[in-house]
Amino acid sequence: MVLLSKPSSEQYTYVRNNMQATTFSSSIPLVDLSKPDAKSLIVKACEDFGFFKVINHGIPMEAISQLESEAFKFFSLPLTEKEKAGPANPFGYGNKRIGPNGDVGWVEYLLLNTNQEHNFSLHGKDIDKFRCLLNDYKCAMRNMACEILDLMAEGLKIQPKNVFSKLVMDKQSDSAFRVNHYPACPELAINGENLIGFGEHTDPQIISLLRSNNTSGFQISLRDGSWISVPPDHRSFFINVGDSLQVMTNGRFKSVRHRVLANGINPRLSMIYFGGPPLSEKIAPLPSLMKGNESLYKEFTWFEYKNSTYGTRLADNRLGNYERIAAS
Ligand SMILES: C=C1C[C@]23C[C@H]1CC[C@H]2[C@@]12CCC[C@@](C)(C(=O)O1)[C@H]2[C@@H]3C(=O)O
Ligand SMILES: O=C(O)CCC(=O)C(=O)O
Ligand SMILES: [Fe+2]
Repeated sequence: MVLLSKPSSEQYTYVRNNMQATTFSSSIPLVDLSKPDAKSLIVKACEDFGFFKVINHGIPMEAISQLESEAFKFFSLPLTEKEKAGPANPFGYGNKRIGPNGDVGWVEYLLLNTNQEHNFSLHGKDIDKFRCLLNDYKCAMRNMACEILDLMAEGLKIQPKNVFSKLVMDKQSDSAFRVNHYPACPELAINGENLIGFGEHTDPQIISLLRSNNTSGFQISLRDGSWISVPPDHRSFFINVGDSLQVMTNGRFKSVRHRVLANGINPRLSMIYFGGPPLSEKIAPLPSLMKGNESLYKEFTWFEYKNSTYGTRLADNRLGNYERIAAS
């Protein structure tokens, strides 16, 4: 499959193999959404990792598989066809380049705004089916994001329980959806180095819901800066705490640094829903979580934060600019 230009070390980023990361971690928090202890497990996972895996999520495997197969069909189109849905500035089809500031990865993707019907200028029966499945899936993702956000509020014992979810439920919610395709990269299997598929970063929004096929490559960073590989599981969802939720909890929940390494044998296909607030929303710690403490962050709206993220590189610590340095 020749979709992307061949990797060469000048163009792409490589990371050295690291034994801890290459052995799959069994310590990823697991939350069964059908169990009563879900809310307390979620809070603990968001504090310790900013990340957890969800089972019994209620999204039928059939709906997921259908969308996945249409996505694979889309990515198997000739490049000239796919490019009709691009360039991704920021929404549309993108290939290799991520964001506007020089980041590249072994990836092609569709980045979509959830408030618009997908009017990529492509036509045909398959594309119409893809578009339709995307719209249904986005609705299912919004509902699941809100269910999880309600459990977070309940677990944190804050009222009303929709303090977080109302932002994503809002008609004006600025959420996004991305389908990433990482072609298998055989060159990488030969030299044993790890080619970066999607470079390390935190997601700026409130919460991200990730689902992928059974191909490995996704890694998260622990508090000590080490990387662990997340065993893929095509039946489950993986939840990331975003920067905005870190701020709303005044740092109690941590947004998780994550990245994807290209795979030498199998292509990876992932679909990510990024739940964001309305553009005009002030992102600030909830008073009920401050308990007399001061906010760790300067005030900003989602519009301001989102704009500033587009001036950064993928790996930058974007929240750093908004941290309030305690006067000593
Ligand atoms: C270098 C980039 C690329 C950004 C913006 C900026 C920093 C963070 C990246 C992401 C990461 C999470 C999804 C996304 C859609 C988002 O909101 O922030 C990405 C966006 C893009 O791929 O366009
Ligand atoms: O493709 C993946 O598995 C993760 C990509 C990612 O982190 C992102 O698109 O924000
Ligand atoms: Fe991400």
